[in-house]
Amino acid sequence: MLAFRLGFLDVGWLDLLDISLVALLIYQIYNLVRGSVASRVFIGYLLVYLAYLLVKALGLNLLTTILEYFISVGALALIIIFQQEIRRFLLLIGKSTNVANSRWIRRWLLRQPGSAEPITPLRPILDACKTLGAEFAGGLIVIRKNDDLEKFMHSGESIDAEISKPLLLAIFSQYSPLHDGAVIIGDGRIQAARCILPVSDDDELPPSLGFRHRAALGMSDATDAATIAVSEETGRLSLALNGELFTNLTLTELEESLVKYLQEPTKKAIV
Ligand SMILES: Nc1ncnc2c1ncn2[C@@H]1O[C@H](COP(=O)(O)OP(=O)(O)OP(=O)(O)O)[C@@H](O)[C@H]1O
Repeated sequence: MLAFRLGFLDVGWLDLLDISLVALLIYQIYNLVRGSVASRVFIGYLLVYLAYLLVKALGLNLLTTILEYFISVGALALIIIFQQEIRRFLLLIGKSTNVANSRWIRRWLLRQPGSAEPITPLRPILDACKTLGAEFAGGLIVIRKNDDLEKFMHSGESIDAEISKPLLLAIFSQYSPLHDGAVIIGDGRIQAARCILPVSDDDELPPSLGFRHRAALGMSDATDAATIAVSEETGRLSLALNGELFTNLTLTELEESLVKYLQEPTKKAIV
């Protein structure tokens, strides 16, 4: 079915749908790689592909063949370069279709009738962050939302303790053997400490933010958990959610963002 004619080109409704879907796909891929080194590779590859289409349309056969080879080898190279982004893309699809992540379905399937999912108390966490910031002690706290954090918990020491301010302060005390790495909190308990989180390679992060903040951002790229970073250098509070790092927050802002984020249903990761 013809939608309109563009010079000698007949554009049908299906072509319009096709073009819109490709544009959406390219936009989503760009969103996934935005800010990382891979985004430059992606733009470079896209430009080479456009050049290929152009030389092909102009009938420059030798150049077309060379670019064809380049693109087919490049596709393989892209899979290697974009490993992390492809993983994120698949996670994103998994997240938006994962019925097991639905809070009420999980409760319905996994829990005994009548038993409610434990709510994570935020007050002791916020109080601990306030003290860690004031004392320039530094801290990294992951609060689970829906995604399974088992893999990250295994990188550290399993704890399973009630959430309390003194315990969090003890963990992050410089004399504690558990102070390095992140604490993971889930299902209303401190579940693990000294955990290693994935580090973000976002090259738009200010150089003043080091690996603690990169780890918070990396964790929010990989999962839907909320991660608080308390800077040892400045005492400032930051929060990473859905691939975004909010820095220099007041305690009230931190609390409001956490409450809002943990209560709202998981949406598509904005990366
Ligand atoms: N991948 C990681 N996973 C878990 N914890 C990490 C990771 N990377 C760094 N950390 C923690 O962050 C601490 C500080 O790292 P770094 O000084 O590079 O961070 P920063 O962002 O500059 O934070 P600060 O402002 O506190 O110095 C490390 O000692 C370690 O405990």
